[in-house]
Amino acid sequence: MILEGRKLLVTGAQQGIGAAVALRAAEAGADVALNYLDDEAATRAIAETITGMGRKAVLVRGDVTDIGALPDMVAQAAEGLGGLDLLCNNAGIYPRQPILELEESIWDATLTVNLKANAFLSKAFALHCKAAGCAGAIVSMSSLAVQGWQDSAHYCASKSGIIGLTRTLAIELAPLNIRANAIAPGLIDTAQPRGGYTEEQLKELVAGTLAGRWGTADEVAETTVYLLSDTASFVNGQLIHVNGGAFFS
Ligand SMILES: NC(=O)c1ccc[n+]([C@@H]2O[C@H](COP(=O)([O-])OP(=O)(O)OC[C@H]3O[C@@H](n4cnc5c(N)ncnc54)[C@H](O)[C@@H]3O)[C@@H](O)[C@H]2O)c1
Repeated sequence: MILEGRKLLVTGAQQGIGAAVALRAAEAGADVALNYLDDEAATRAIAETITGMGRKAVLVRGDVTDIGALPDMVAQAAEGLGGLDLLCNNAGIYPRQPILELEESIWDATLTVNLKANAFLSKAFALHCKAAGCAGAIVSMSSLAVQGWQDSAHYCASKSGIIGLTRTLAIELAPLNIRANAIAPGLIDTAQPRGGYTEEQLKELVAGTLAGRWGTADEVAETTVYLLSDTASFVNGQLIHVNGGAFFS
């Protein structure tokens, strides 16, 4: 129960890694605010599982690219849970496109969801913690793709940006007792990495890892909960790879 009494907001919690983080955090004792974009039924089902564990769960509908509304997302989470001291910036998109065909709209959409929203949600969260006088922790999802990845310049740029953002959050928020870390998931078996690949290509990628298999959303959630918890009290400004041993470059 390393998150006993803690209150967490997870973005993109309707499916995949976000859903797994919400559930694992609740198992570890946290109350959870689940941000979702469009699948209320799926998010409600996750919330019901969490309340079944005896924890609080609230749904917070919202598009993280609506930057002006992010302080309200934090306020809704804090009001629903009776406080807020943990944030997981998980929401992300991965539209693959080769650099020679890259459209400005794809670049902008990817950088906005994957990076800009994380910066401004972290700002809103930190302002909340400062006003509430509580210590906190932030975990953001980067990616294995930071090493460079085919047809993914925009995605790699966004996920590399998370590393610099995380280190700077760690520096600037340390006086508020807020830690910030990032996770670089490898090939994790969710909807996201499958788009644009043939089954054969996916098999080759997975075979190229030391584990020789897909990772699970639960395995990423386990590391996320660790970083959010005081067990990781001396871990700050770091990028932790959760990739089963993947060395593609
Ligand atoms: N699965 C992998 O192999 C992998 C690898 C590296 C990094 N990641 C990262 O992990 C995170 C979770 O990915 P996943 O694998 O669970 O993918 P996923 O596609 O299953 O989930 C992405 C989540 O983000 C949400 N989302 C997207 N745009 C949003 C917006 N504008 N506002 C609010 N929510 C929004 C979606 O609704 C969804 O819940 C992402 O940031 C992704 O880039 C995943």
